[in-house]
Amino acid sequence: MAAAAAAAPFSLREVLDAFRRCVTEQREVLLEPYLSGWRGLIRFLQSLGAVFSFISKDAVAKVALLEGHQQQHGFVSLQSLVQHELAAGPAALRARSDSGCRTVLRLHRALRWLQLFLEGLRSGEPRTSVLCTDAYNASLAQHHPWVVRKAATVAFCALPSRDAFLEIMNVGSQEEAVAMLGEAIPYIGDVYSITQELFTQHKLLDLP
Ligand SMILES: CCCCCCCCCCCCC/C=C/[C@@H](O)[C@H](COP(=O)(O)O)NC(=O)CCCCCCCCCCCCCCC
Repeated sequence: MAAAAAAAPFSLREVLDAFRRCVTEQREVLLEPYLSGWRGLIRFLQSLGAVFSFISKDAVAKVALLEGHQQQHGFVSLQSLVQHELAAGPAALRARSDSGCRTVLRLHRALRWLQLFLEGLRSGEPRTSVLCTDAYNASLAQHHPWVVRKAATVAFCALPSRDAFLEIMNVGSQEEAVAMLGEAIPYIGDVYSITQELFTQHKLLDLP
């Protein structure tokens, strides 16, 4: 029985559900479900094939760095991580290449990509590569050098079609998958806007 449970097929529902569990009543973003959501997204990305491994490798490294910080300092929320790192002073924070803040910022920008991409999938546009490129250009692309933008755009051409995509999400019928997206997107948007506000408030949106 345990083996059957362990082999339960991967569903994107639980992954996106993690982002719902992130936001507390005090509008804090909890790190544990945040990182758990990212781990699930990375697994999904890895299942799409080796063309995307340069992207998943970067995401894996960033999640691992944040897990390390979380374990070392016992941070519960994004807010406590930011407070802790800011205490050393803004200049010290900017000088670090391994800070939690600059790493969260990268994932935060990628979360905007995810929000836009999922909205596109939900809208019914069949060409996922177009959806993905549009979402990317409106979010992450402006922070990436030419060579990364080029590699990303080439990889997007290998994306499965919308129908196949909705299927591998493993949420049920197409209608169920679209309904699930409709439920999940606002939670992702919530995590995004709280983080955006936090980083704006502390002038961290351009951390190198
Ligand atoms: C479904 C297709 C997935 C396409 C993913 C779209 C995002 C494209 C990102 C391209 C990043 C290329 C890799 C390199 C990144 C870094 O240079 C760059 C800067 O980092 P640095 O300042 O430390 O140097 N890193 C980043 O901007 C962080 C990128 C993190 C990308 C995570 C993407 C996870 C995607 C999860 C897909 C799940 C799809 C589910 C949809 C139903």
